[in-house]
Amino acid sequence: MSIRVGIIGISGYGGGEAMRLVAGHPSFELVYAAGEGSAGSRLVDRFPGAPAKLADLVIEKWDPTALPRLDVLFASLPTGASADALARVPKDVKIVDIGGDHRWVEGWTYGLADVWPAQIKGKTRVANPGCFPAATLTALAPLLADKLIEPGNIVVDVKTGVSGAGRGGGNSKFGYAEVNEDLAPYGLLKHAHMPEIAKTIERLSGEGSAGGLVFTPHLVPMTRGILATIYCRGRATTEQCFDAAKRFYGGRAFVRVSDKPPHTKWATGSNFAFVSYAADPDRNLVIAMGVVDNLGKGAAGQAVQNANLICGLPETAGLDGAPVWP
Ligand SMILES: NC(=O)C1=CN([C@@H]2O[C@H](COP(=O)(O)OP(=O)(O)OC[C@H]3O[C@@H](n4cnc5c(N)ncnc54)[C@H](OP(=O)(O)O)[C@@H]3O)[C@@H](O)[C@H]2O)C=CC1
Ligand SMILES: CC(=O)N[C@@H](CCC(=O)OP(=O)(O)O)C(=O)O
Repeated sequence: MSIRVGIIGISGYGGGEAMRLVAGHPSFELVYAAGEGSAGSRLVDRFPGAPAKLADLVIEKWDPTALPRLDVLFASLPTGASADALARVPKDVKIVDIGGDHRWVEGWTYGLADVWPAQIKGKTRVANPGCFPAATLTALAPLLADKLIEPGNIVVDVKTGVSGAGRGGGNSKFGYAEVNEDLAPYGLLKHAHMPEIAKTIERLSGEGSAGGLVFTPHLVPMTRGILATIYCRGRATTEQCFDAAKRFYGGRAFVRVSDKPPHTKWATGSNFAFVSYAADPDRNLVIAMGVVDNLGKGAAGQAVQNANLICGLPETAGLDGAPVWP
């Protein structure tokens, strides 16, 4: 029996990627697509390559009181735009919120799917992690679990592709002429992802405060991909870090522990995360690296993984496609 799925914000980058994954999913059937400005268009009008079975589905004006019968709803709206409306969705519809309104919010489970799948199974309200936290926390989790690094002394330097800003990011600073051949930091000291990264570091370490967290994103001229290079304090060896990661992610489908520093291209179009480590105990230094596709593990890929978990499906259902390379 198919699981009836809806996607709100389907015309955007996160929603469009969710559509692609849902279209190829063995148990999901997309029956509802919604948005704001795109309402009234068919999917094929927004996505000329939309699969034939979905091409004529018309995007509706998002209205939580006028939903068809649904089992799962993916919300991919700008952060700030979903909290009120999602509160009005009937309780029996399971929700995965790709936006930032419900991360570490009461009544919602923080959906860090590769790290704590058991906490997600059976839930009905899941907040997908942000794209930067997806890369950062996946790399840090094994080190924190084994207490190989100090939770209060972590510096995160991340690079992101421009699609992280969304299709509707639309202002000139994301135009081709502005980003091509350019590299710039932004959001220094106050990026919106800092609280969820800090909170999760504290949960994973089980002690202390992540108060010394430094987090700086950089916009780079590529379409997709995130690389987090994370500087930590700890006396672990490189081998201990790899051992911790291989144990932590043993048997997990989507995290690859790489002996080489990871490339963003390795993950493109997939739900994979790649993690790697280098450490010098004499210098009290551990470097952790994490790579994800911001629209894959950073958004729609992890959202489908979370939906699989809450629907009792195999975690990999609909997510076993290889990355696009080169
Ligand atoms: N891009 C990324 O890499 C990631 C994004 N996210 C988060 O996912 C969410 C979506 O991001 P992204 O896809 O990039 O953004 P886009 O700008 O590409 O898309 C935004 C979508 O939201 C819809 N929308 C906007 N306002 C409303 C409204 N009031 N009611 C209904 N629909 C509305 C738009 O619909 P329409 O066109 O019909 O107006 C559009 O489909 C954001 O919260 C973002 O922060 C999370 C992780 C990664
Ligand atoms: C390049 C770029 O602008 N990236 C976005 C990533 C946003 C994201 O992941 O979304 P949430 O709002 O769901 O947390 C940013 O830095 O805000």
